[in-house]
Amino acid sequence: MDKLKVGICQMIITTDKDKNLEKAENMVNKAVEKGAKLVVLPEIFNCPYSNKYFPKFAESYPEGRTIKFLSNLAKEKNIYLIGGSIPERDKEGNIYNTSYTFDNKGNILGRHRKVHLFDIDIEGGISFKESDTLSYGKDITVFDTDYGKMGVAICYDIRFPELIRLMALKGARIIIIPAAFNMTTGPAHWDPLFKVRALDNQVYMIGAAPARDENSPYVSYGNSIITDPWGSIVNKLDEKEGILVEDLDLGKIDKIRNQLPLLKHRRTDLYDLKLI
Ligand SMILES: O=C(O)CCC(=O)C(=O)O
Repeated sequence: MDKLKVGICQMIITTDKDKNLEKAENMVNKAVEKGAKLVVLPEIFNCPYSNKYFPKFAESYPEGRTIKFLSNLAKEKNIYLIGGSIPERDKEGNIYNTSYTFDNKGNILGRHRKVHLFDIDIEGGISFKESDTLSYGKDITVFDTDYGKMGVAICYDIRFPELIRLMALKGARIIIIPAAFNMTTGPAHWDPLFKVRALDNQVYMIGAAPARDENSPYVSYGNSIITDPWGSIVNKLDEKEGILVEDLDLGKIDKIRNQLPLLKHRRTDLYDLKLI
């Protein structure tokens, strides 16, 4: 299948889980009405992005309410659903920033626990320390779909070229990043990161962000985006709530890889990248 219509739901996130799930459902429905076959929600879409809320909102697999909600929605709408991410608690009580992906029967295809935690302190700008409440994921997430292999990483993960390259080497042709950049790093780094990761791995990159809410403790940059294997922006949103639906031309991946064989030209006799 050479074409895939994808939908990104850039939603406002509140302190009310019911409202967040209702909003996600409405926006997924609208994306599906526009023909989307794969729909993506933002990072931490059921909970405010704050260490104060992660433990309160955390859910466990398989009984977690949001996890069941996402599975049912994927099945009912007959879509691939990348469920943004949610605070997830394991049996030992550790909490992760986790993205669940479902196929069109509601089965789990992938579970990505954010690998790189966002612990930063920028003078005059943003400070955040996810590791105050969250634990580190340990896996690279790539899975099969009817449209070829895809991978999921979360927000700060995009800054680590080795991770995204390993996903591409594992065969991912579309890499989906539920994310919530902020007003310090978003204007400076968001577009260039999506462009360069797409062009150096010759993949489609999809970034799904929350809409901007100036009253939130963490103000999201928004600007959900799709970049193509040439490194061009296919389309993007502004900061407001909205849905982006676009056709991906999957034939473009091999076309560009054949004309400009970057992955083949790697000098693995000189250097190599391996999964530990
Ligand atoms: O890398 C950035 O600038 C933003 C990352 C972030 O907000 C996150 O990982 O949640």
